[in-house]
Amino acid sequence: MKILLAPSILSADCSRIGEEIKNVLKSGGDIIHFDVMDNHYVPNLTFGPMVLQSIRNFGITSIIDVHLMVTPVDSLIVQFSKAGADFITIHPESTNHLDRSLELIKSCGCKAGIAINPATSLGVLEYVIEKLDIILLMSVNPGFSGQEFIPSTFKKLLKVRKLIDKSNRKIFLEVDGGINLTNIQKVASYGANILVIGSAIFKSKSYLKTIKEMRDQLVF
Ligand SMILES: O=C(CO)[C@H](O)[C@H](O)COP(=O)(O)O
Repeated sequence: MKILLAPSILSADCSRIGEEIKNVLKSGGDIIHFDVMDNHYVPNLTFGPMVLQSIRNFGITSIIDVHLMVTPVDSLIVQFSKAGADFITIHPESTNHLDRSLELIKSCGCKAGIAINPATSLGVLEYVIEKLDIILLMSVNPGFSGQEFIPSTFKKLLKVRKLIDKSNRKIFLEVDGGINLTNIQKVASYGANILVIGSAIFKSKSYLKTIKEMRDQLVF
């Protein structure tokens, strides 16, 4: 599976979000990571479905990977799928009925993912892995860009890679938070195949140069 770079627009200049997305895709980003925060499940507030719809109307056709950090989550699954999401990932703590919420994502025609926080056990995967298209490992506590990568993620990453391989299913293994030029190679070598990157791209002088330097490190 090709390793996909997923620039997170949480770190972009929101006053010109459409242009930022066009630039980062032109510079080599593969898919767009769209962080939805509600100031309830996480202590920050970001984008709603209207913003996603505007991005689609602006002509962005790439995969949009929506990461819902909200509770309750079900009504927003429906709204974001209608607004143009391709992937929808939810946190197990954000729903009373995880299996039902995953089914809802699929019934909306989107790929379904679970996000695992740094202190969340992997046990939650056992009974739903058959329904998953994406497992997102949070390598920071969700809520903000620009945080340090939490090293215990590596141990978890190896465990999830094994679970996925054993399942014999095509499941993306996504890592989100604190990825930069100094650790990207290690994260990928531990089995991740979607790398979410916010500040290391959007705060750099040249998206093109940064993404190329990142991609050069992903040749195994
Ligand atoms: O979901 C997130 C935080 O909850 C962000 O996507 C993530 O932190 C990316 O930003 P950075 O690469 O700057 O850490």
